[in-house]
Amino acid sequence: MITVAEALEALFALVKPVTAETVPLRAAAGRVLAETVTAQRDQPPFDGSAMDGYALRSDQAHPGARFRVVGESAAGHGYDGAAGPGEAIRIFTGAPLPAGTDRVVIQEDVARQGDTITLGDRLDTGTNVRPAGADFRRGDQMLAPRLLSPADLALLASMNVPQVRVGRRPEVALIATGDELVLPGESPAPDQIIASNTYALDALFRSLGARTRMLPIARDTRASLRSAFSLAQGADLVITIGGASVGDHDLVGAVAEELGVERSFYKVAMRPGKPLMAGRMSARMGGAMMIGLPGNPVSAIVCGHVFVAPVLRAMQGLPANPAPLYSARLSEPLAANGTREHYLRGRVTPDGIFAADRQDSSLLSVLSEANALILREPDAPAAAIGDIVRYIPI
Ligand SMILES: Nc1nc2c(c(=O)[nH]1)N[C@H]1C(S)=C(S)[C@@H](COP(=O)(O)OP(=O)(O)OC[C@H]3O[C@@H](n4cnc5c(N)ncnc54)[C@H](O)[C@@H]3O)O[C@H]1N2
Ligand code: MOO
Repeated sequence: MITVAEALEALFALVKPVTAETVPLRAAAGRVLAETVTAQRDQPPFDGSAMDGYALRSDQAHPGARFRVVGESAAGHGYDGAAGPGEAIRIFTGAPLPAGTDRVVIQEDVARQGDTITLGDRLDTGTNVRPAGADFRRGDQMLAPRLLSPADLALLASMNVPQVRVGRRPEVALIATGDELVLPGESPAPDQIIASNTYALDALFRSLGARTRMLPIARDTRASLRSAFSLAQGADLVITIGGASVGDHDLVGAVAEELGVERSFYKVAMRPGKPLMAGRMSARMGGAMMIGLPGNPVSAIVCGHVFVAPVLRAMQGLPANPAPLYSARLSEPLAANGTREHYLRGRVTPDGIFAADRQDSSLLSVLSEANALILREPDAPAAAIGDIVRYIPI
């Protein structure tokens, strides 16, 4: 069995980055910037006021000083003239600072009578001026690749960039396998259960920028699996769920091989998720990358976070990195780990992190309560309250 790190390296070696496409800014949220963007302007484009008040010369701004108000500068309506000695300009937040002024005294610190203002006794010390280019300057860059956050979209808009080049959404085909499975809403026979894993994986992959295709459930026959694989044609990534282990009805590996999947690895030293497999489909079958996830719901979903999420990021052009790890202090002790890397379902709270009591890989109710996968290295010794552990937020 290979380690999780080795499996990730092998997966990254199978990744073919998607091509780029141009999309309007609103469609770029959560996508990966494919081409560096250069600002064509300064922001703000002028020295501007940060407050509502009066613009004047700072060397004249003494407590009790008087000024004549000779004009107004509002956002979108600057003052064309210049302020002379003893003159002030009424100004509002976001308005350009008029020539001849370098400070804004807020209106709370001013008494006004007609066109005359008198500064108060206790003036604030700042200029209340936002210098031109304080946010960004013409020529500043947003570097690709970059996962575009909501704030990034505002920054790009502010740069006057209406559309960007981003990685195409990877197309992911999801194939649930098993004679025991029916879809939610159907009437299961006494020996059947509801196919659930695909719903978590579908949501997870779409949240990572993918487009998903949920294919009909494949039955535990070679013919049914073959037909499912053929429906997956055109996808960038084919994900099977279940049928990956060693039982007589676990046919995914055999059928994949028959269809020309070149296997990269099978089985990873981790818990849950051991019977993971990966490879690439033959050119005849579309050449997609294939990942076979174990059927146990928690195993499939954990592998989605640990393996498929980094793969989808890399496909879209981000660096090939494992899922980011965070640290927290244990609020409950942990037993020593076995020989496989363990991803314990747990909860991180303001008081620390703890693992759920029950860790069987079939328990979706436990996973649903979890917000973290606590990472335990192979053979990690028991850990006490207060020890720091690493986790993947989920
Ligand atoms: N003799 C051995 N038996 C098993 C081993 C082993 O090493 N030796 N490994 C165990 C581990 S670990 C796992 S994980 C499972 C994985 O097996 P498969 O990938 O073949 O999965 P299935 O047998 O098809 O299903 C396992 C379990 O999950 C349920 N399932 C499957 N698909 C779905 C779905 N889409 N939604 C909800 N539930 C699903 C299925 O009904 C089974 O209960 O093998 C162990 N066995
Ligand atoms: O390791 Mo299997 O993947 O649940 O329990």
